[in-house]
Amino acid sequence: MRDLQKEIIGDLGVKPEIDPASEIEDRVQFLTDYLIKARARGYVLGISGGVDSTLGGRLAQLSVERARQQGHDASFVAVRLPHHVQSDESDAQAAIEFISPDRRVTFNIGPAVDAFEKEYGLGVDARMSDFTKGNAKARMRMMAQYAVAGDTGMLVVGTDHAAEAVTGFYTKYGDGGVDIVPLAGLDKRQVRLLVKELGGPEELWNKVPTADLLDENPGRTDEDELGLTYETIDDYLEGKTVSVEVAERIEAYYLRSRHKRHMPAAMSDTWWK
Ligand SMILES: Nc1ncnc2c1ncn2[C@@H]1O[C@H](COP(=O)(O)OP(=O)(O)OC[C@H]2O[C@@H]([n+]3cccc(C(=O)O)c3)[C@H](O)[C@@H]2O)[C@@H](O)[C@H]1O
Ligand SMILES: Nc1ncnc2c1ncn2[C@@H]1O[C@H](COP(=O)(O)OP(=O)(O)OP(=O)(O)O)[C@@H](O)[C@H]1O
Ligand SMILES: [Mg+2]
Repeated sequence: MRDLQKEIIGDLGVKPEIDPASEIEDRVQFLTDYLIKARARGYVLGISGGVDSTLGGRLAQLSVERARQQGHDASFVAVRLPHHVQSDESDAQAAIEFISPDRRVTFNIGPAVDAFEKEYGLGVDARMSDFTKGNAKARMRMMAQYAVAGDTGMLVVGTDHAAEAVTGFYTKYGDGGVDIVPLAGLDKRQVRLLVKELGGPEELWNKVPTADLLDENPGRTDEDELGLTYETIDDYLEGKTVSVEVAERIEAYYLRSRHKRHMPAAMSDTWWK
């Protein structure tokens, strides 16, 4: 195995093989323990219709049910956060159906993002790029989730996992701005496996991943943007041999995105050198 591959696997805590049932149990217990220790009233998570939030949402719901059994006042809020109308709304509804959240709310981020884009145009005297607007959508979703969490004494769940962490494929302080990451250490096929084990519908655990942040290229697949397949990212993370070209591409993403996996750089830090 390549030296950096070994370092990355250790850093992100990926296991080459998992037992889905015990992974689910450990992650639900982690969410329950953390909630009780933090004296929080529950969890909040945006549900997109993708496989990551389907898993994060179901684990969070199971954890608050467990906390309630132990006498704690806890609940889970599933938040729909469409940018106006979402083309795969039916998948989002299927995910919510499967998760069976205590409470569901919808916050259309479209008007807020549009107003933000307009003020940017006036104040900065330039057109905001579609890419930057996409990151603004992710940050608006973060704001919406923190507003719900702040008013209810809850914590915001994140869906970051190893196959996203390794490439830094998330928006800093957008979907990366969260309180707890129960999917950490899983690669993408392991995420799918856990949703399948939990009894989720195949159309969700088998769904093609998309950040779906662009107006000009709706539903663009992650794999198209990354220039890598999750199969190869997962193989790399499980310590398997991938082509040198693929390994170098993954490692370049990893090194470039180090700033996303640390607190903001201070003079005493050395990780960036
Ligand atoms: N060396 C460094 N040290 C400290 N900070 C550094 C830095 N380099 C950039 N930065 C900062 O980071 C910013 C760039 O990071 P960021 O704003 O995140 O933007 P960036 O990484 O350029 O874009 C986010 C990527 O994540 C993808 N994404 C986003 C959201 C969800 C999903 C999904 O899978 O659903 C995917 C999205 O498609 C895009 O490819 C720069 O503007 C700069 O402020
Ligand atoms: N339209 C949306 N509605 C609600 N939440 C969203 C929406 N889009 C993104 N999110 C939130 O941002 C997170 C990051 O998006 P990401 O695309 O990585 O995950 P996903 O959609 O759940 O799964 P996949 O990566 O397979 O598409 C989601 O898990 C979800 O919490
Ligand atoms: Mg998605």
